[in-house]
Formats: sequence, C-alpha cells, structure tokens
Amino acid sequence: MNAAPLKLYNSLTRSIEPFVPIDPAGPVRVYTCGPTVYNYQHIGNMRAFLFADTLGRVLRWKGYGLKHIINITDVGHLTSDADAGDDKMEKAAATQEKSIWEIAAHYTQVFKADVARLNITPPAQWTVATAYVPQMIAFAQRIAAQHCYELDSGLYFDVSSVPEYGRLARQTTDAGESRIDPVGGKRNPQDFAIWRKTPAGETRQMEWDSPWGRGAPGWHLECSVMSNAQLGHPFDIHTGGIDHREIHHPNEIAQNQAFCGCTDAEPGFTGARMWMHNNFLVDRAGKMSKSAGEFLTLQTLVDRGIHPLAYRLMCLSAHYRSELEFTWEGAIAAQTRLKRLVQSIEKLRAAPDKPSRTSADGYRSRFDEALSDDLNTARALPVLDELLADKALSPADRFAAAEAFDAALGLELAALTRADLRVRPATATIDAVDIEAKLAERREARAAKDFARSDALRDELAAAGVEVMDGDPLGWDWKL
Ligand SMILES: Nc1ncnc2c1ncn2[C@@H]1O[C@H](COP(=O)(O)OP(=O)(O)OP(=O)(O)O)[C@@H](O)[C@H]1O
Ligand SMILES: [Zn+2]
Repeated sequence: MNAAPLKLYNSLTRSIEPFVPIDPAGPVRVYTCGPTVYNYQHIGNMRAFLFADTLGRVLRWKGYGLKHIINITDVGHLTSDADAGDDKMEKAAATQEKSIWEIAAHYTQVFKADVARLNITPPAQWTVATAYVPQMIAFAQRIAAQHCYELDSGLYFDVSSVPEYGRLARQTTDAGESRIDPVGGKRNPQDFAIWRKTPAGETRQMEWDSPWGRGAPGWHLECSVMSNAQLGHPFDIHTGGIDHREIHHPNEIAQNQAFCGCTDAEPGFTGARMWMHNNFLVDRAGKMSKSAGEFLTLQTLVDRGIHPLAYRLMCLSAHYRSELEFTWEGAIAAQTRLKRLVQSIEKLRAAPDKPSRTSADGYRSRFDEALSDDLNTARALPVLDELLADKALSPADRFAAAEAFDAALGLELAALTRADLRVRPATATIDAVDIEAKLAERREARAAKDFARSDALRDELAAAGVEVMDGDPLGWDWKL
C-alpha cells in the first residue's frame, strides 16, 4: 500500500529524481553531517536533524532497511568555512576556560538529549571525528601525491586536480562565497586544507603527528573519511543544511573523487548517489546562526512553554526545502495543532468500538503519495486530520491508521497525553497542580457569571508568570 514511487530532490542535478537504492538487498545508506560541538545547537541546526530523521522514517515507511550515520565534529571546523579563522572547538575552550574534551562532552550530551526530546531516531552510529584521525591520515596519504600540495600552514587540496569541481554548488563566477582566498600561496582560491599544521611555537589542545607535521585534520576531510569508513563509497544519500552545498560538500566530493581515482571509469562519481539539503530556519534577522550571536535552543522553547514535539510539528508543517520562519505565534499555533491531534487520538482510544463503513486505504495512499513526493510532510499532515475526523471509520481503524502514519511523522501521537503538553514556563512561580486548581476555580466563577472573581484569578495567575489563554479553542491551556 506504500506503493507510490519514492522521488527525492537531488541537489546535484537540482531536480526531483526517482529514488533507486544502490544495493536493492541491503539497507539504504545515509550520511548526515553532524553538529560541531562547541556550543549549544540552535533550533535551526535541529531542523537539519529533523529533516534527516524524516528522510530515514520515510525510507522505512517505504519498506527499506536503513543504515544512518551522523558524525560529531569535535575537531577541525574553523570559524569560517572558507578556511580562515580558528578552530571553533579551540576557541570555545579558550573562552570558557575548559578543556576541549570537556566542551565536546558537554555539548554532545546536550545535543543527544535534544535529539531524544525531538524523537529523532538515533543513527546506527554516531561517528566522533577524533576517533578517526588515523583513518584521516591514511586517506590524506593516499591522495596527497596527485591532488595536494604543502604550504607552511598545512596540506592543501588542489581543486583543479578533479573534474568539475564545484558542480554541486554551481559555481560559475568568481563572486561565490567560497572564492574567498585568505591563505597566501594557494594554487586556486577554492583550495582547502585537509591537514592544518600547528604553527611553530604553538601547541594546540588537539593535535596529532602526521607526515605533514603535528596538526589537526580539516573538517571536510573528516566527513569523507567517516562516510567511507562506515558506509563505503558510493553510498545512497548524503544530507546536510543548504549552507553545506556551497563549500563543505563540494570539498567532500573532490576528496572522494581523488580517493577513488575513478572519475574516468565512473563519470559523475561524487561518493554519494544523491545529495539532499534542508533549507534554513530563519527569524526576522535572517538565518538562525550561532556565529551571529543570538539564537534559540530547544530549551528556550521549553522554558517558554512549548513542547519539543510542537517544534517537530512546526518543521513538518513546512516543506524541508522551503525556508521556515520561526515566530512565537507560529510555535504556539503548532502546539495547539499538536494538542488537537493528541486530543483526537485520546478520544478515539476511549470511544466504544463499532464497525467501519469504509476503509482507511484511501487515506493511506494519499498520505503515502505526499511523503513519496520529496517528503512532502506539509501535504501529508492534512490527510491525517481528515482521517481522524472521518466518522465512517471505526475508532479502532482510525487509531490504527494514525499510529501507522505517525511512524513516519515521529510525533509520538499514541504515547503523548494532554498533560505532557502542558509545559510549565520556566518563569512561572506556581506549580502545575496549583495552576490547574486556579483554572478550575476560574471556570466555576465564569460559569456562575462571577466575572470579578474570574478576572482576579486571571490576574493572580498572570502575576505568577502564567497567561491564561481564553482564546484557546481547546480550553485547557495556559502559557507564559
Ligand atoms: N538556520 C539553520 N537552519 C537549518 N539548518 C541549519 C541552520 N544553521 C545551520 N544549519 C545546519 O545545522 C547542521 C549542524 O551545523 P553545525 O553544528 O556545523 O553548525 P554551525 O555551522 O556551527 O552553525 P551556525 O551556522 O549556526 O554557526 C548543518 O547541517 C547546518 O547546515
Ligand atoms: Zn560534513
């Protein structure tokens, strides 16, 4: 029944293509560029992992096995993607007066907790960059003679040594961001360091011996090595945020081509069959970004009374290739939408059963078609709404179909309760039980038309940090 052909947008060709697994018998192999653990991940970063999870869930919905790898970048990512600046990890350690290992451990743990709160399926393996340094050196050694050259600052990849460098980014002019050329002596402006030597007289917290001196691997090298080690090249799908389409992924591709030495025998080889990118989460200031200073974490949302899965639903309500603008109104609307879903499911569970007069197959096909059309979750969600409201279907059949749909959506619809969604704002000076008691008292006052008492209770709650939402059609809510 999940039979619509799966089509996905491939950034390499800038078109929607049928998905054809490389190995029809084995699992689909997917690699996702993971977080750089020098700071908290903001909700924009989490959008990238929600997208990768949706891809994985849809692949499983379509009946495929899945081997998904996400890396943890704990070394090598510079403050500028164009090969300039400090290592983000070294810089964070210096400003926070901690060791890099402490920094990495802390932010990795918080990131994984957010992954769990968003119900993102953990990958088959979290590959940690510093655990792959010997493989990175071996990879670099194999391509060094034909594709690299040494400067004082490191070993550089010569992008003119591979065919069609930058095809993914569609770089046709000198104006592209990646043309920035901050390192003197490069052969081509886009050449990048695959090994950065520690400057003479300095020591870094993270450095290793290599044939090119003590130093650290380049960020681009890391993903080529870890994807190859875990999945083998070529694998099926490589994902990341759309910023990676410009520099990071073209550089991975160049290294993969150099490593396999196969571009004559296999024209078009990039290391992955498809490259997929999610668009940005933006706010009024533009792309949400750590470098820009202010950003929102999942915890910020929770502190303001928004459930993590409401953020997941917010992301699912937009297509992953569209920009998504974050607003608090939007987050509250997503929370209300999630509540409605949970409420419907709770009602179905409690309802006495009776036979269906029709079948849920039509909904299932439409839901499947939407997901199969380049993961169009925005179009799949209304099918779920319609299914839940269809009285010709028995409560049990609606419940079963909704639960099956949720395997692809990951909203935990069958497990969530209304009570879970009452997230107490962090600033509230009153606990959930007292809030409920005051709300009940207020409902009674209103029923008795004692509006003075009702207003007084609302003001008391407001003073304690809780805003009563009279406009909430579900009637059982409060927020910051
Ligand atoms: N605003 C955003 N919306 C969606 N995805 C994003 C956004 N910002 C970054 N990403 C993606 O998040 C993932 C993790 O990125 P990483 O930890 O390397 O972040 P970063 O580049 O340090 O973040 P920032 O750009 O905020 O400084 C990457 O796939 C990246 O493309
Ligand atoms: Zn990467």
